[in-house]
Amino acid sequence: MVQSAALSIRGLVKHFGAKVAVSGIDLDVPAGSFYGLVGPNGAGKTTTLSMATGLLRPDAGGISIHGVDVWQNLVEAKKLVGVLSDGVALFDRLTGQQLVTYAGMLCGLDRSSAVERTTDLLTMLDLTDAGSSLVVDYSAGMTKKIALACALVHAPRVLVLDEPFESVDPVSAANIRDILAEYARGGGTVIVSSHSMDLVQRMCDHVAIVSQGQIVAAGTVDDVRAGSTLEDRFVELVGGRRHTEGPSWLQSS
Ligand SMILES: Nc1ncnc2c1ncn2[C@@H]1O[C@H](COP(=O)(O)OP(=O)(O)OP(=O)(O)O)[C@@H](O)[C@H]1O
Repeated sequence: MVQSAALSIRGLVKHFGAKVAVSGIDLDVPAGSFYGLVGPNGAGKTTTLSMATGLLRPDAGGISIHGVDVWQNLVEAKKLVGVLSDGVALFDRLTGQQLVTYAGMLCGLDRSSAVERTTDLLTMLDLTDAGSSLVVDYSAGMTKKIALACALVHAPRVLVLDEPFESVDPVSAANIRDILAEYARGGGTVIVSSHSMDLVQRMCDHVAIVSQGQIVAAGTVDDVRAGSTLEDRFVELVGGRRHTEGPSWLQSS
């Protein structure tokens, strides 16, 4: 494992029954980098990130966060990482304010620090007015933002965000990008999975392309795209483009 890596993964494997979701992934995410993880639907991105952040036990392989073995030392590792997961349920019968404060206290903050940080985060994410409403009543984009606040409240060294911009309006997305860029400038590491090649190309300094449970390319964005756009390189490496007009019944004329 590379010592200067914020996240180091070796030989990661996960099966679901006969399905091989992750098939021997090795990955080093440099500390302080803004790292994009891209890949087609079902490639294994969420499964990889879930195992890397202590949410899903691997069948084989090793994972360390800043040198802490995630599955040997789960509690220590979880202190180092903030996670925004795709589809993980929140305690949505709490208000936004209560939820973020609760997340902070679960990570060991005392109540007054957790409340203070929650106020800052709600302001930063434009959720101050919604802070007293139940999370169950939030829109999809607001839910994403409150989950991001929960991931940030304990000031983790590594942020792992699965599809953070999905359902988020353009203004909020730009605000979130600024927050993440500032976080990375301050020495934090951001790992983000996304289907937006354009966004990854603009926002990230490193990228890994995952296909069928394996890494097919990884490195700096410039190295991976090799003079082409990231989208073209992605299609070239992953394949699957179909040049078809679709079935005739779908043609209106
Ligand atoms: N709990 C599960 N039970 C069975 N199969 C699963 C489970 N979770 C994931 N899979 C399968 O593992 C594979 C990888 O899924 P995963 O969610 O990691 O992909 P992904 O790259 O995040 O996809 P997407 O971009 O569509 O979110 C898929 O074939 C999926 O059907």
